Amino acid sequence: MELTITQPDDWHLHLRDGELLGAVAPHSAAHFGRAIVMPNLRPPITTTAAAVSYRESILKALPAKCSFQPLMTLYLTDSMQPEEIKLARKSGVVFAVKLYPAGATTNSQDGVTDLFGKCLPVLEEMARQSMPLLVHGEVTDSNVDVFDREKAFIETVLQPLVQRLPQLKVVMEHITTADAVKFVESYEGPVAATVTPQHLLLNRNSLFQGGLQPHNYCLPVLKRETHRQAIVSAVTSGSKRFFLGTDSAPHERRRKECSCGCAGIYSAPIALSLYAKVFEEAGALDKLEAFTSFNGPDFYGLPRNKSKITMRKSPWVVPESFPFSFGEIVPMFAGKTLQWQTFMS
Ligand SMILES: NC(=O)N[C@@H](CC(=O)O)C(=O)O
Ligand SMILES: [Zn+2]
Ligand SMILES: [Zn+2]
Repeated sequence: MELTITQPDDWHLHLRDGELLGAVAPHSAAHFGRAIVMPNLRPPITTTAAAVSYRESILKALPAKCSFQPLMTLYLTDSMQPEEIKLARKSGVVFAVKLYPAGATTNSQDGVTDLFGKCLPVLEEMARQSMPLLVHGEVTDSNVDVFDREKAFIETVLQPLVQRLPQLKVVMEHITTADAVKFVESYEGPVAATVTPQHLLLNRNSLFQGGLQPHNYCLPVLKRETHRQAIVSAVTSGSKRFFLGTDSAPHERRRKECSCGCAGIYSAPIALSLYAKVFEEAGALDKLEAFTSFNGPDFYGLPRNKSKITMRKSPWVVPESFPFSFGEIVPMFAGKTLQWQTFMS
């Protein structure tokens, strides 16, 4: 079986920096035309100037003659000024601003502590400039059960936010619950969501199957099966509000397999194969291309890619790990056999 589709983009990607950047960037560039690059480095990318220089490092890490385009983002902080949004828009290289509630996930310690108290002028400027706000949608209150944090975020932050700024474009990143699906589907304003391969294919049992599975640990954490099914139904329904965002988040093996392992799943090299599997199993391969290649650029107001890729059913084994100079990265589904392969046309 073979499928030719418009080249996909990845609307949520972690490329890291230094050696790790060199190890992972070619994997994304091999399949995707563009990617929204997350700004949660240490230190985080909080200014347009930093985004411009990070973009240069990414371009240097790509193979020769590669047309992959990194679309940069800024990391929202309590102290960001509306002026920065104007600079970002003018630069032509920054395409969104990312909200990490302080303490919610990897490298979020410099994130926002009080969105409505500190960030309204910036958010208003973003609405004016049509600059999307991307959200890691979880509350950080330790009294809220970790499996309920996305739902609580929708109720306490997202709903009030979209009511206050109905013009603001908002992308709920890496959605994990039926509650998020319902919020995105039912709200009439410019709200969309990215969906990862792990939240389409795995439920929370995968964290504990045969012992603790650190390579299935990411944030927001995997949820129960009913939530997974709701997300599969949403993306395979053909709704334009859901699009591909791998959240591919590499950490070197030693930082995953230890007493306090990092959150993040490395999926870039296998993501397209996994999305194809999900759509095939749902009998919805005809809806795959809109999810991978149309809905994202349409929401961001960018042109769709012109080039095509071909996906073919031909079994292959996911590598056990990807070595680099000072470590190795274990991908999602390491050592497993997958059916779909991607070829550039
Ligand atoms: N998803 C994750 O579990 N981790 C991401 C951060 C994020 O996207 O929340 C990372 O940067 O490692
Ligand atoms: Zn996140
Ligand atoms: Zn992420």
